Amino acid sequence: MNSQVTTLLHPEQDTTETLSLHPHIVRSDKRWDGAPYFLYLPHERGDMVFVDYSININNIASWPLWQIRSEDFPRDSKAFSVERVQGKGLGLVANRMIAAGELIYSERPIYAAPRILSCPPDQTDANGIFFRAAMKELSTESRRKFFELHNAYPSDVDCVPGILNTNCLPLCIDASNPISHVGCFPTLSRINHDCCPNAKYSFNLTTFRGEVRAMRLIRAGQEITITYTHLDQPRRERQRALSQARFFTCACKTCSLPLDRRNESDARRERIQTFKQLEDVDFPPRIPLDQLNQVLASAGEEALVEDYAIVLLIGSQNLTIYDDLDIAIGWVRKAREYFSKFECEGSYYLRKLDDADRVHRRMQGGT
Ligand SMILES: C[S@@+](CC[C@H](N)C(=O)[O-])C[C@H]1O[C@@H](n2cnc3c(N)ncnc32)[C@H](O)[C@@H]1O
Repeated sequence: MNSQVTTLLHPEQDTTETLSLHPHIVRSDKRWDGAPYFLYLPHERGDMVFVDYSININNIASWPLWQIRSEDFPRDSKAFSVERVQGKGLGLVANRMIAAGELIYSERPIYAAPRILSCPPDQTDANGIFFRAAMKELSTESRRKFFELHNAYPSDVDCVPGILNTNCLPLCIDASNPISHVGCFPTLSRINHDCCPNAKYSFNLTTFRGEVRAMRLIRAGQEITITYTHLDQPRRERQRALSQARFFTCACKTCSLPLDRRNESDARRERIQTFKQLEDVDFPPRIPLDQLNQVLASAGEEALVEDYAIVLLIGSQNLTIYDDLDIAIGWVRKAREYFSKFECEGSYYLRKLDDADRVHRRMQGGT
């Protein structure tokens, strides 16, 4: 464990001020009115810190969901173990067969915050003062789990922001902006990236838990993987995104394909990417059914389950506009089968599919 767990802040760096103990709220910087606040949850234990601005913090503290105790959730199914994985450090490996759609694990974050935070200029990523202050009042167990997480950041970044940035996953707290917040999890943050992942991470705001579900059958001994980036980009762009934001070179099977197969894979992903740009276009051009099927086949050949479902949804929109209603209805039904396996109820795409259903019923003369 990192020795800095016990030396989080030197006294002269401590700018915090405790505002209340029930709920446990700490102002990060008593010198500045606009400074963010630290809220420790659940109220009696402080397993997690929620960082936010004063305008939101009392509202967040009063959310009824904090009354749901961890014990009220199904126990760990032991579907996986955390093990060393060749070339990737630790990762999650399936202990048994996991069916497509199965909830593999869910947990609350240790740290939750808006993606963009303002701190005073003397609190930088290099000295980590702000983030160290946030960790100070966490329970000993949460601090231990946090400091055990991997840090991929260079040494000019303090280890606390380094660990946070290495391990953060999006928290969908604001429906209009699914990446407005980020969180860091003791176990879910151990899941490695793959450009052809077999699992999907999502965030359930009703329970305030990150969830990982299998997108396809995972066999015992196989690694459980998610994606950290957009998968409809060619290899060069995926690698660039991962190395710039996450400081590692992806060593997955798709990235390691021989040149000719890699070029074929890139061409398929670019086809999917171009097609996905039609999603929010008001008057898209008509795409003939055989071309729609080609894009779908590309997603199938790349084994990109989520993109396959997205192509079905966007394809159904095109088919609806250009009056292939029966096929459109079939595609929406199929897309829903996929999305409802690996997305939380009320997710962005499930809501879009509800809208599509409503349009189809109206076009068929129903209500
Ligand atoms: C969020 S952590 C995942 C857990 C981490 N492997 C550990 O040991 O705790 C992200 C780090 O895992 C490693 N990693 C994840 N996916 C990888 C991949 N596809 N190829 C190589 N390294 C990977 C990188 O070191 C990356 O910085």
